[in-house]
Amino acid sequence: MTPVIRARGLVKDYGPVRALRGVDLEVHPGEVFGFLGPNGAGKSTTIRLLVDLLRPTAGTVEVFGLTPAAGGAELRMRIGYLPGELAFPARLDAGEYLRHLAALRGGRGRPRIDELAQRFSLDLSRPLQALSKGNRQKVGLVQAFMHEPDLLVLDEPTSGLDPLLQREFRLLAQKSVARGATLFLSSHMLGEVEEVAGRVAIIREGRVVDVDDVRALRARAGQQVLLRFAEPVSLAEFDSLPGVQDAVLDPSDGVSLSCLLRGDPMPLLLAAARHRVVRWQVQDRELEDLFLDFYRAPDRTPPRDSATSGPAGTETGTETGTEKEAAR
Ligand SMILES: Nc1ncnc2c1ncn2[C@@H]1O[C@H](COP(=O)(O)OP(=O)(O)OP(=O)(O)O)[C@@H](O)[C@H]1O
Repeated sequence: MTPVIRARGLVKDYGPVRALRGVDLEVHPGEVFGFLGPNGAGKSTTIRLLVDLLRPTAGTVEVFGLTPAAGGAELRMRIGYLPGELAFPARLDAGEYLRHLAALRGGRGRPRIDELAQRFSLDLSRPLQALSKGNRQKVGLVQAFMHEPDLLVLDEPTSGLDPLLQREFRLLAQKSVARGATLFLSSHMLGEVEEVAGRVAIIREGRVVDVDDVRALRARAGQQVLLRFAEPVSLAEFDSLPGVQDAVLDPSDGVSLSCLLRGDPMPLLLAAARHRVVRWQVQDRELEDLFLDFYRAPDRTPPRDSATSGPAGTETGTETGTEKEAAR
């Protein structure tokens, strides 16, 4: 099956600034694909290449098997695009603007404007220039979704939306997937993508450093373990165990050990069981922590198979559950 999005070795320079350094991506039909990275990582640049607002310096990008330049207006019609920075024309109100866009699309989407505006509590009679950030975002979302495109490319879609409207966005995203659409959404907030995405790519300094199932990523983020023993123990018993990282023994008492556990909990459990354990606290790390691992020290992040048994994209939820139970 032709991927909906395929990028190979995408490079983009803005003058002397190399924004993308060889981005590879493949997004399949019907996926909700999260594109995560910190500010300046290259998310918006990649997205603008997908929708033909920019052309690559090197490498290739295809959407529905066509380069965005070759796909032209017909391809653009199949895409709903929410830019990261919304620029609206002066002197129009929200309704006039959306109806104008619908007219440019041959009338497609016009019947859905009112329904979507209602969903997002958007007052269509308000002048665009007078809209708050959140209301501007609603206009951006309505224009992206209204013509029921096959692909939605959304740059930070929930930016500026309150939790209730974020929920509306997720429901709309789910509805779009149910009718067969593919979603590509960028974010610097992992929690936001985790709610809707199946697979996630992490981009850092212009390169995709990881692509994985969201749940597998969560498993790889690992768990923070806190142990308290009845009598002093030695750090050497724990700090080189498989799956154990960053082990620290509180020097003031010699009985409180904290560490990061990734993967099989048994070596740590067995080592701990040689002593009398009086406290055993395990906390799932958030995807944010994994993200920070990439951001701060990419070499420290373990390869996939040290924490999950399956290849990328396989279901690891059960395994994680087992890990948690064993750890408890
Ligand atoms: N028009 C431009 N001219 C020069 N440099 C640019 C331009 N647009 C982006 N850049 C640079 O390219 C790099 C990638 O920027 P990009 O906007 O794609 O990142 P991003 O991941 O979308 O970040 P953010 O979350 O802050 O929007 C950054 O170093 C940025 O400063």
